[in-house]
Amino acid sequence: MRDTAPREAERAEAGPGEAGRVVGEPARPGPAAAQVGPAVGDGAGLEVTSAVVRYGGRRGRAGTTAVDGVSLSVAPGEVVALLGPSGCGKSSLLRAVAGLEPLAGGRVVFGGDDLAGVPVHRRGFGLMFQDGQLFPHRDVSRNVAYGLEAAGVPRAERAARVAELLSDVGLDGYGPRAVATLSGGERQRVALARALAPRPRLLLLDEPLSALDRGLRERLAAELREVLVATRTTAVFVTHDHDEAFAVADRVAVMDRGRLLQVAPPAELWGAPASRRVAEFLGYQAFVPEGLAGTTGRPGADSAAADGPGEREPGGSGDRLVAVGPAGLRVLCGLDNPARATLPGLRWEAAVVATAFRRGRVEVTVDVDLGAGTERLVALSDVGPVAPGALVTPVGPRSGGGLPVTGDTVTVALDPAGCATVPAG
Ligand SMILES: Nc1ncnc2c1ncn2[C@@H]1O[C@H](COP(=O)(O)OP(=O)(O)OP(=O)(O)O)[C@@H](O)[C@H]1O
Repeated sequence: MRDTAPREAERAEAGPGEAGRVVGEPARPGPAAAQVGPAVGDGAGLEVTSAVVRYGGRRGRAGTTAVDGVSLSVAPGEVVALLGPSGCGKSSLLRAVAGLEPLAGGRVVFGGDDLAGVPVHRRGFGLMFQDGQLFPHRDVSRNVAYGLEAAGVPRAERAARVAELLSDVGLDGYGPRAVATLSGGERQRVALARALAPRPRLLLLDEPLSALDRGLRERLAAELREVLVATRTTAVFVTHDHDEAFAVADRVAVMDRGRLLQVAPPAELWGAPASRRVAEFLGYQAFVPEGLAGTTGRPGADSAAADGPGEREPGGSGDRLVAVGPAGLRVLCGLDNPARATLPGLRWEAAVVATAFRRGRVEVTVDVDLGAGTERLVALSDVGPVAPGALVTPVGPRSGGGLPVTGDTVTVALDPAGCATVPAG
């Protein structure tokens, strides 16, 4: 996708004018925040039905089915993230919606119109890519104005719209700057302003932030959402980063191997992943049979660690798993630790591999067998608040409390607040 993107972006952005839409027409009604659910069947927004995208497969070769029967609705003003591991078909689906890839099956409908046979530049969609794809010979203003020029918008109106967009993306006064003088984040903001300028009826974003460093990505993700909501833009956003998907989207569509596994608002997806695969992809780090985890009763019961390995009581349904999130495993240090009394369920003995102070909390990497063999997991330490200097001379629990150190054996327990349950299998 990236190799051909400049040409594709140009074609797509030239589109709105050719499609006959008047730049400067009023924004579509309805705030994004109020339109979380899909408007299925009412003819508005985007409707993808049973989409199939295939590559190759000529001369007796099987080829690749990149998108395998995906159905997805995006309501007007809604932002949907396509989230999934590399190669799961996110870009292929986006390209099919844009018209850059032919469908081998299914339909793409926008505003009630089937887009079969409608070329990229007549769909009225905007595209934005990973590396911005700015025109190097144009300054910032003329980059943003590109689609407006192509649509024949008068100069004064163009200038007003460009100024408005630069302000929207936090680049007031950047108009005369040469693009070569911009930072990576500034380039992406210009690319966003350019994509939004013709008021596309749908904005398609393919990993727009992934070329940026982590801190900048987090900031720009929040800003991107603000701009999309403020401009009431309907958007589909491709990413492999769940934090980014959660920060930007009203709903997140999780893809794997060409199929859609789950579509839900971020909090719902995080709280109730539909399957182990979805949970794994969201960052849940381990899975324990619900009966074995015992998190549903016996608060404060010190069983496994006290009784030793192999004494756990399997039981309960066995058909659901407790998915242990990044904050779902806790180290219990010190007898006066309040978590010891309040966390329900079993305790396990764990060998400390490393301790790190990260984002204001202590993360302890441990080797532990929660029932599926020894796994290397991250547990949060209850010791705190910790002054950064305390890490210089950490004190292990064997010497009477404090931070665990490499080689310690510690007790860990599940924190239900950081866990979810998923169907087994
Ligand atoms: N032009 C192509 N020709 C042949 N196979 C392709 C082509 N484009 C993509 N594929 C294959 O289709 C599958 C899906 O690719 P796609 O780029 O849609 O995935 P993705 O989820 O966007 O991945 P990434 O996050 O790495 O960009 C992959 O197996 C990929 O190798």
